[in-house]
Amino acid sequence: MKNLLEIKSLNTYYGESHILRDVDLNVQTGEMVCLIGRNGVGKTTLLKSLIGLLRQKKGDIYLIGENINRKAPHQRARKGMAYVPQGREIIPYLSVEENLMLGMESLPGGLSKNKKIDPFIYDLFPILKDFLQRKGGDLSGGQQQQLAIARALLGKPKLLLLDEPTEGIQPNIVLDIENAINQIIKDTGIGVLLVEQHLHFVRQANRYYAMQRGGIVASGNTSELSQAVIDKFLSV
Ligand SMILES: Nc1ncnc2c1ncn2[C@@H]1O[C@H](COP(=O)(O)OP(=O)(O)OP(=O)(O)O)[C@@H](O)[C@H]1O
Repeated sequence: MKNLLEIKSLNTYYGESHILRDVDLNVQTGEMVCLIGRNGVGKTTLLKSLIGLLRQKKGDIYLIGENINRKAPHQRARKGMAYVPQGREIIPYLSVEENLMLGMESLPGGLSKNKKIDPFIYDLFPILKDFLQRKGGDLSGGQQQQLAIARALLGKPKLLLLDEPTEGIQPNIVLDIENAINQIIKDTGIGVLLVEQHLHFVRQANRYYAMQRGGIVASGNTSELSQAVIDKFLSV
């Protein structure tokens, strides 16, 4: 069976700074995989390399068996990769509805062929339906995160990349977000690669990879996540 995502020996630099070092990682269909590690180790750099905002110097990225090293971000999005960045990047002066529409750009035919928002996102995040006409910038941090995830899901991705979706968010919304991610995996069988510090959410994942100084230094099933690994790699 093909891996949904396969990363082989990935090396990424910022100028002269060598950030990612020989990263190997894979994600299967229907699986939630969590990337853990302290601040500044390179987790965001990995997600940006995957979506194509940064170019690796060495190594390979495969999406459903196809090498996507040379694909631009919009091409990776069309092939089924969606990225929810840290800080969410909601467009504050657009309405919730308009922000959601942007997610449909990566569907076949883009926005010109896709004008109707698929209501499944309101089952996942009911608040969005009530707030459709509000400005994105008027939502709370947690609501903006829900909007950002919903926007990504409207592109019908096969692989969802999430960068610290619960950072700075109140606990009840953290649970809503966890439940929604679990639900979407159950309903659609997509794969999720999650960067997360919140232990409760990390435990929802099937497997973890731990990063230190840009390299993967431990990995395994989250059911076997030891206190030593938690103490070492999560800043809780
Ligand atoms: N635009 C940039 N130019 C140069 N160096 C950068 C840039 N962005 C990040 N770095 C450096 O790359 C390293 C990895 O950063 P990265 O943001 O990937 O870490 P992270 O694990 O995601 O941390 P955090 O949890 O704080 O987001 C850090 O040492 C950081 O200082």
